[in-house]
Amino acid sequence: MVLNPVISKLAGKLVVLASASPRRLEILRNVGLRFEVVPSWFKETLDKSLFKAPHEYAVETAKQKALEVARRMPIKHLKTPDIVIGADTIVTVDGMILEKPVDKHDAYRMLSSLSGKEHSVYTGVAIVVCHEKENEEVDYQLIQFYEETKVKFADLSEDMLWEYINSGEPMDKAGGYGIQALGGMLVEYVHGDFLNVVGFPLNHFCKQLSLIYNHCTSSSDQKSESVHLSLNGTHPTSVLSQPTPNVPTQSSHGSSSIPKPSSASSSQTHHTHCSPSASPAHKVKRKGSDSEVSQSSWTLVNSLSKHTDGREAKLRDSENTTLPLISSSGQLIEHDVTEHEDSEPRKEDLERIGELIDGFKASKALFTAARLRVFDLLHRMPGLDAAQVAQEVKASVKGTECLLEACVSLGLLTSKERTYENTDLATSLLRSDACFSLHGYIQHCDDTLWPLFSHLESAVEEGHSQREKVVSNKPKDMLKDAFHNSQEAKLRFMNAMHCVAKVAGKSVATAFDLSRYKTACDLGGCTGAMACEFTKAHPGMSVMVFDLPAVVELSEHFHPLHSNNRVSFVAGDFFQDELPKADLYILARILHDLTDEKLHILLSKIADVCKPGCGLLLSEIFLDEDRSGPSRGLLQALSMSEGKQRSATEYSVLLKSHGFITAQIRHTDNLLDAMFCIKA
Ligand SMILES: Cc1cn([C@@H]2O[C@H](COP(=O)(O)OP(=O)(O)OP(=O)(O)O)[C@@H](O)[C@H]2O)c(=O)[nH]c1=O
Repeated sequence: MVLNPVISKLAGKLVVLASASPRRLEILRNVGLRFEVVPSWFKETLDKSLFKAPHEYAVETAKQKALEVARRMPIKHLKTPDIVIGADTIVTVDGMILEKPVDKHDAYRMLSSLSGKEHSVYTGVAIVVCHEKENEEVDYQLIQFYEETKVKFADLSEDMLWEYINSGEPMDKAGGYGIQALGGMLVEYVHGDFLNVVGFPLNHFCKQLSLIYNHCTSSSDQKSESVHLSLNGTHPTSVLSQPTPNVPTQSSHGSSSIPKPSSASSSQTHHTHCSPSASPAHKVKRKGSDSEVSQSSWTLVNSLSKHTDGREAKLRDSENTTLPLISSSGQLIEHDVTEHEDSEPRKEDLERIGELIDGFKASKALFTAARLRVFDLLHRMPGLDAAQVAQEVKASVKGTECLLEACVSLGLLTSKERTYENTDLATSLLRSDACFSLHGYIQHCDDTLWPLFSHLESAVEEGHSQREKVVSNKPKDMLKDAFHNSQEAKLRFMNAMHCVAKVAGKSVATAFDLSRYKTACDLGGCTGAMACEFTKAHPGMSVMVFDLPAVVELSEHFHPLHSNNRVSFVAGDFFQDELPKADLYILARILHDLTDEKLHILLSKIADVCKPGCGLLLSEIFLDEDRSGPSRGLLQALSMSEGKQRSATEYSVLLKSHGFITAQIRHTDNLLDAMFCIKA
């Protein structure tokens, strides 16, 4: 890539954007960068008064966002990223820092303070470069910088202000405006990088990447500086877990290599060296991550780490002490990065493969114990031995004992003197009457998915699901499969959907501020469990569940579980019938089952009934942007009859073609992710 060779140098690396901002995602995606989105959980609550200048606050917040993800990924996602990018955008006017408004009145306060004035927009960016070493320690190199852009607003009348606020656009944007959309109409001039205002200073970012990956570029050209925060790894988390507002985030204002008359920028690099706070069960090593360039960069990082140990304390205490980051004369320390193809297998590789080979046995042991209601029994009568359990569940003593022992090894039961009890996990998720029971979903996996997966080889060869081999009739989709069978089968299928909605519902319902919406319609809302969570999370909201007549009829079986007078049911087919009027539409676990063609039919029907400002909340498993995970989503795709799993960006693009602009994306770490879009 001639335009920016450094982007292609990132190919094959696990690049992670630690941001839920759809704008950042789009800016980076548009230049061909391939990355995963893992939004940071860092709460933007640093004490602003501790910072000498506003941009220091933005840089520190960006740093904490990126570090939180860099630390979390090896533990929660079982993979260590190569690079994590964090960013934070703030608007400053009259000595105030404006972040995202909390409600309409806050948006009014912000926008009226910007009316007729020039203000600054700062985006702080942190790039955390991670290098996993043989001993599972990780070297962190931290590069942080910021960019300032000046923006002048026209005088805004009260009518303009309120019309803009009521469009919904200000709510998830720093300063309460989006220069890239309706907010552009409020702007008289922009001095500096436009994309910096939108949320990401692309040009400055590429320059910093060149510094990292083309280290032959003299550092003196870029006036980059480095500080070693910690090098010996004895107390790694204390270095990374605490915000460090007093660490200088800037030492040169306006780098000579980034000349911009009315914008300012600065950069700084930190190296940290630490081990993850918990050791992951296994790590997934990504192909192609040992490119020539990265090897030499890493050796350079290591050389700095090893040769500056003695200066650590001094550097941490002194605001002004700096080290040249990358010096072409830097002494390289060789380390062996060759793949040992023929050497003895590594312990963790054997463990990982063992887990995969045995995965089906573990699933079936869980399914069988759930089917025999072992978890219900041990909840009612804890401390039974194998013979007593066998008698209660009407099974052989020998078989029951094997099953109970297997469940102990899987962490589902505990055993003491050959008697058994549920673990907390079994009590909360596996009992059939638990509030967040997955029992119904487990039964569905055993009844429907297990047989489908036993035909996986033919499914892969033939390119379609083997549903017809599993069910006698030949229905078109899973819902209809269930409805061609007995009432009991229908209820079982609904129960499976009900379980997932109950477990994931709260995370989805609380993912976004939906306070402006009073009426919602949950399309394909099945038993109403998700709808119920929405009414609990949003006291002013009532939700209509729109589903097939047969579903609505049977949904009564579930009403006592969530009786709620703000949830109502409307029978209909969303492909055939008119959709109920609402100001928020919910699509949870619907779109992945649809082909692009059907998806467009449904989205255009929704778009037709939506007025500008109406919301659409989509909840699905979002694939990583490079489709490398999560396995939950990709394994599910193996048994899907139509439709496909998509990434958040793919959904965003599909929704945009129907006039829905993605406002926020949340990876919930529950069963379903969520995306909130607004009709333009
Ligand atoms: C001034 C301005 C800002 N923004 C958006 O404002 C959010 C700032 O908030 P943040 O805290 O930096 O990011 P976030 O959205 O909360 O995401 P995260 O990185 O996960 O914290 C970012 O989205 C930006 O695009 C625009 O889209 N257009 C504009 O003109």
